[in-house]
Amino acid sequence: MLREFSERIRAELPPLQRICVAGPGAIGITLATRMALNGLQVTIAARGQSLNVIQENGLQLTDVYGKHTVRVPVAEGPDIPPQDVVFLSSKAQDLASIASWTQNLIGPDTIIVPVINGIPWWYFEGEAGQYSGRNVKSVDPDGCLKRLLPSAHVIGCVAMFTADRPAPGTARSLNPLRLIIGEIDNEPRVRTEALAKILIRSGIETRVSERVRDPLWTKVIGNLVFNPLSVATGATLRELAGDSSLAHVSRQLLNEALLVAASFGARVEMSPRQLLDFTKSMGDAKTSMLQDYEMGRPLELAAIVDAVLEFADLQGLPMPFTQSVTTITRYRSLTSTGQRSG
Ligand SMILES: NC(=O)C1=CN([C@@H]2O[C@H](COP(=O)(O)OP(=O)(O)OC[C@H]3O[C@@H](n4cnc5c(N)ncnc54)[C@H](OP(=O)(O)O)[C@@H]3O)[C@@H](O)[C@H]2O)C=CC1
Ligand SMILES: CC(C)(CO)C(=O)C(=O)O
Repeated sequence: MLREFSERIRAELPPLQRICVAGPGAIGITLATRMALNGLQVTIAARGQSLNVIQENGLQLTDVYGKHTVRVPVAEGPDIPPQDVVFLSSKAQDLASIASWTQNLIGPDTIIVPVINGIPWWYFEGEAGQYSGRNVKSVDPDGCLKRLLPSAHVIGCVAMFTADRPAPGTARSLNPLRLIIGEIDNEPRVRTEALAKILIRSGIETRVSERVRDPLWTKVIGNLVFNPLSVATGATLRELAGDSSLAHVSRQLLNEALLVAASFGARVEMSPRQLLDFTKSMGDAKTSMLQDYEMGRPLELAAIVDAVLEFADLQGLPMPFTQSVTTITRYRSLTSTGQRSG
């Protein structure tokens, strides 16, 4: 099925002009604003207050290039017609509710790009091996994401920058904007190059990976090591990788995660030293999980940690440090949101 789709795409590559960004949070606003500034027809799929604010004031972004305001159409997801590209930029745990209204947006050639941290629902799609076609139970327990977001349309994506959303419709992103994209069956396709081109022209450094699961594991490992620990400690990225006592804990988590990634054949693209240095270089930014914690929102633990624990279990690998830090993190989150008394 993937091959047929690829051949059709090669024969008649549609210009990637109509872009929908579903979920105008920190990452969604950043990408949408950059693409709108590049003259693409960007439509935002939003809800509630975000929808009203964006309708009224447009999108506001402060990034490495300066301050920008753009006016873009915004609507509730089900009211938006089919698109060439749909970026999904919610938290992993909200993806099922977004996917439930994406059917109108997806035409025969639509590209779906999840810009979402963690192990994705499509991980075992388009890959041979003993787990081929398996559901990732922690993120897609009933297979509904696989049904609603067909893998032939999906391009894998890894976001290598930070952003926050101080108010609805407004984002700040002060590191260089970097994305890595790649076909989930590792087959080169023209559509991926076309997507990279529009992103690069929009000021987003984009690399096409021939093995997108490699950078994906690199990012998942970074998130697994630093995000829960940031909630447990309140520390920034610089502190998590730079403070010697926290860096010691980070290393234990890193060693556990590296073994699991290796057992799935991943070539992690940074050494432990490079990962710690890269994280330190992001400065006093808060992880997205710490931002969620401080705002009393649910944490993205299922995709970032539970899925890796699920994978570790498949290979019989223990992850005791990861389990302990996650237990503390989950406890803090549940007590702070009143779901468990302290
Ligand atoms: N922020 C960061 O620095 C980084 C984040 N990431 C990852 O990128 C992804 C997005 O993160 P981020 O932008 O920070 O997330 P945010 O929480 O800032 O934004 C999530 C967006 O999804 C929207 N949303 C959620 N559920 C629905 C729904 N049912 N219908 C419509 N919209 C919905 C939210 O709506 P509403 O506007 O109503 O809140 C919000 O606009 C996450 O996986 C994150 O881990 C990756 C790299 C860095
Ligand atoms: C900033 C970074 C890279 C930290 O792990 C991230 O992805 C996040 O905050 O979710």
